Parts: sequence; structure tokens; C-alpha cells
Amino acid sequence: MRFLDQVRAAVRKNNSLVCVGLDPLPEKFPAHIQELDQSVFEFNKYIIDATHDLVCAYKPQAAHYHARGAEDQLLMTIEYIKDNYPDIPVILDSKRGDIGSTADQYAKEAFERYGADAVTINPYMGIDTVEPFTRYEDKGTILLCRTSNPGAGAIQNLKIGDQFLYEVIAETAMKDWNSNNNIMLVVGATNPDELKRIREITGDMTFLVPGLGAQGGDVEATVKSGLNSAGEGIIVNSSRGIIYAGNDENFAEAARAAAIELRDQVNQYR
Ligand SMILES: O=c1ccn([C@@H]2O[C@H](COP(=O)(O)O)[C@@H](O)[C@H]2O)c(=O)[nH]1
Repeated sequence: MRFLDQVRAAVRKNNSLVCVGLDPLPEKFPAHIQELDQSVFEFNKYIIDATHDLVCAYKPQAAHYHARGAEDQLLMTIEYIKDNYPDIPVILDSKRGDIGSTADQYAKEAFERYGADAVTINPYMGIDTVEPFTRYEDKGTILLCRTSNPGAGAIQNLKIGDQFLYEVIAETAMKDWNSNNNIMLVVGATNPDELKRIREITGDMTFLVPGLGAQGGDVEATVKSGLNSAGEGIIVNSSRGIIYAGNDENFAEAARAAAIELRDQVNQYR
């Protein structure tokens, strides 16, 4: 099934636009998990088991695995989701971007080595660096457009003629690069005005929207600015706000409660 169809099916099955980010920081794990051999995978397993019926996607962030040599546990995590909850797509957040021959390898890494359903990439180097990803027609390619971090505006809101850079990216992605209809955009929840503008530019395109929870984005403004004409079109990510909602032996229940709260807040404004 194509990534966008997977997302749509999961949104409808679980009545949820929430994506749980799997950003493991072992020092934040409860003590009894820290002691385990494969603590990253074990932690993720608890979080996934506790939230699988509340989400439309999972998003492991690659640096959190690479930084501690835990690539094997990233793979185990993705395989665990696929084996146990095959209806829930996995977005590998690795923000890759390089010349075509290297991008070929990054695409192979994301889609063939890890078996991700979608990957985040940096569009800064142009179409020849994006095509190695979009060539995988059933997979999703999610381009950074207007990111959630405080410094983003200094670059992404630069004027190019009469447009902002993020508007150029959104328009180019939609009009010129999306011939396989598998491109999506990352648009931060911390900037609802830009989110609204990007929605105007791109019609019903799907966005990955990080920035709620730990980064303080406003749920109401995000949902009202981001929804498409079907009342969908946003994959709302929260990582730390959900997976570190508790830090004792009840951490998985705390994550579940946080995911329910976010799902319900989002649905309130749909
Ligand atoms: O613009 C962006 C793009 C990606 N991210 C990633 O999303 C999560 C957010 O984590 P929280 O704990 O919910 O803040 C993290 O993996 C980022 O690398 C982003 O925040 N903003």
C-alpha cells in the first residue's frame, strides 16, 4: 500500500492524527529499563504497545540511534511495529540530502535497510537529490519546508523576489517535483501563520507537523491552520511530550495518557 493510503487508513481506524516520535534518550529511561541489554528497543516496545491504537504513525528520529551505535535497535523497532502493528506506518526522520549518487544510498538505507514507509529529507540541494527518494513510488518523501526550531525563520523566511523561501519550497515541491504524488512537507506547529500559508499553496498535500508538546506549539492554531479539505492532511508529531510523560515503572501508562490527551485535543478542533 502507498504511504499516504497507509496514513489515511490509520487515521480513520484509530481516529487519530497523532504520530508518536521515538527519540530514545537512555538517561531518561526508568531505572529498570536502563539496566536492560537492549534498553532502547525495550523502551520503544513498551511505548509502542501502549500507544498503537492511538496513533496514525510512528517517527523514530535517526540521530537518537546513530549517536549511540544503536542502529540494530532502530531496525528492531521498525520490524517490531511491522510485525505487530502492520497498519501503522513508520516515518524515518533522518533529514538526508546529498548529491544524487549519495542520495541513492540514503534512499536505499531508509527504504530497503530499515524498511521505513517514509523518510524526511532536506530539499536544499534540488530535484536531483530528491528523485532518488521519490523514485520509490509507494514510499513517502517528506521535505523540510518550514521547520519548528527557533532559528528557522532567519533562513526559511528570507525573501526570494516576492515570496518567502518556504513558499518557494512548498510551491516547487507541489508543482514541479511531485510527479509520483508521494511528496509531503515538514511544517512546524510553532508557526501557525506559515502553516496556514503553506496549506493555501499546496491544496490537500499532507504535512508532518512537529513542534507540539515539548516545543510548545498551540494545538488549536495548528489544527485550524493545517487541516486539508478532508479534515485530515496533518500528521501531528510529539516525541518527548509523550514518551517521557512519566519516568517511573508506570512510564508506558503515562505515555498512553499523554497520547490520548493529544489525540483528543487535536480531534476537538477537527
Ligand atoms: O522542524 C522540525 C523537524 C523535525 N523535528 C523532529 O521532530 C521531533 C520533535 O520532538 P519533540 O520532543 O516533540 O519536540 C524531533 O525528533 C525533531 O528532530 C522537529 O522538531 N522540527
